[in-house]
Amino acid sequence: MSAMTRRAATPSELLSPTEMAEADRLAGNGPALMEAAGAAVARAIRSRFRPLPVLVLAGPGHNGGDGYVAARHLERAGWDVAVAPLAPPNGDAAGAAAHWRGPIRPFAPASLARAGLVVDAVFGAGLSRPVDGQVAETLCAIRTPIVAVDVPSGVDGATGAVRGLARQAALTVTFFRLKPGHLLLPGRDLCGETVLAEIGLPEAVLDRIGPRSFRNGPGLWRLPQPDTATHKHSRGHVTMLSSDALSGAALLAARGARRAGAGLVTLACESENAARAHRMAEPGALTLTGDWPEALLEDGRREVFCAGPGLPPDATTRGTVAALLAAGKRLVLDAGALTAFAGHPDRLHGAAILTPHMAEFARLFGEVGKDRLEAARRAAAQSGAVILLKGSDTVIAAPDGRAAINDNAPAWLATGGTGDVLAGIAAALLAQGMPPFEAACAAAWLQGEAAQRAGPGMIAEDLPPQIHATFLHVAALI
Ligand SMILES: NC(=O)C1=CN([C@@H]2O[C@H](COP(=O)(O)OP(=O)(O)OC[C@H]3O[C@@H](n4cnc5c(N)ncnc54)[C@H](O)[C@@H]3O)[C@@H](O)[C@H]2O)[C@@H](O)CC1
Ligand SMILES: Nc1ncnc2c1ncn2[C@@H]1O[C@H](COP(=O)(O)OP(=O)(O)O)[C@@H](O)[C@H]1O
Ligand SMILES: [K+]
Repeated sequence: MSAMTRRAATPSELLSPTEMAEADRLAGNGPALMEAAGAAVARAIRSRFRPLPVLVLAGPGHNGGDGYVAARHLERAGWDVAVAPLAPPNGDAAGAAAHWRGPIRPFAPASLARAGLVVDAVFGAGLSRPVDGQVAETLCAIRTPIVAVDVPSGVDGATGAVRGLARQAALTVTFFRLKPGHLLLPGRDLCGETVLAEIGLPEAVLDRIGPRSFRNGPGLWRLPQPDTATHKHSRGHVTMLSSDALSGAALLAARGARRAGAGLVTLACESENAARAHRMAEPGALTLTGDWPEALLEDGRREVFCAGPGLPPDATTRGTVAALLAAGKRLVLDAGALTAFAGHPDRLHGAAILTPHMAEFARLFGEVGKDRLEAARRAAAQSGAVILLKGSDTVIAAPDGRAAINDNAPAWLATGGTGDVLAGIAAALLAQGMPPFEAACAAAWLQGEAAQRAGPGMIAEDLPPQIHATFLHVAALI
């Protein structure tokens, strides 16, 4: 786990490369920021590596400038350092380069021969086209650990996508605020350990920039707090639609909802047999059978519905969801309830939260493509619902343009049924009064945290029993 994932206090705003350049411009003291950035890189290296021959690969922009400063600080500490410039430095980088009096080597694979560590200060936020030619050839030839300045060269800071080529870093040192590309894949993996360094950039620039992207975590939302006046009805009632064919999915979602604090959870079943099975498996949940759609629509106390886990993507599901939407119910839609509307996300207007995985997203909105953040934002604007695009780097986007990236989900969450539990958690938080964006963000974070607690080899059933411990953990963090 990286240093940044352990630090709950990491600021949650994310800045795109363009916003970061704006922050730099607003701060207006480029050389001082570059000095602080380069010094932070050298400090991070010295605290993790014993002295080694270092080659700094320096690009022509500010990223390269940070590299020259880091080289000077390492050399002053007695390290054996050389710089390989790709091209003459421009802007503030020229000043930083002028202070470098140590060895200069050609920017070529041959210069790597003596190095025990490479500092990749070629391109950062200014990456403007795919990495190729001499840069690609030289990066490919590196056989030592790599420390990346800002991002590994070739990683797009806005999307985490690789443009041309990027090498795996052991350590990435970035400044002021993380960028989306530090959390989105494959960027997050390629960064290795990520250190966020303070460089004296005033926080006040954020008021001017108004960031709309965030790293998901307890600082972004507040969980509902029951108090002495609380009773089970006031804690929210979630109704979970269940199908006979795949009734386990609804049961998992119901368990997630109950553990996430819903006062009442009803499983609306197709048959009395399924209802009986549900009652055996989950004695604390209510069940309902028979002509349930009409009964549910008329019951004003049932505000929040979760539909999709285990439902077939057919006309019946389509009709039920449409009726619930027309009745003004607040809906969390997943799985079959999404696929039932393939190609018609406009018909889901009025839903609160949609929780598609990549394939479900593609059926509704078209392929996700390389920019998950932008794709989720576009889908939210198009459907009017909060989109929770699932994956190792789950993105949650609201129709108003806010978006959060979740990075606490361990890979062992990739097992059948965990998404059903997630939908149930989101519905429970919605039923307890959290707004849809906050409910979706909190659900994704709680699910990741619960999975970490459950550990490798967990199955979906193991998640709900961990949720109460995650609630306690959140309380301790804020
Ligand atoms: N607040 C900030 O924004 C700060 C930024 N700093 C550094 O400034 C960097 C951004 O600096 P710049 O905007 O100068 O951008 P970069 O230094 O990342 O790159 C820009 C230069 O690289 C060239 N280039 C981009 N992609 C290329 C490619 N594929 N092949 C060949 N040439 C390519 C461009 O033509 C330009 O000359 C950050 O990554 C960070 O390291 C620090 O100095 C401290 C403060
Ligand atoms: N590699 C991964 N790392 C972390 N989390 C993952 C990974 N793959 C999937 N997940 C998470 O696991 C859950 C799977 O949900 P989903 O695809 O809907 O499956 P199901 O329908 O079986 O519940 C989602 O919350 C998703 O974000
Ligand atoms: K870099």
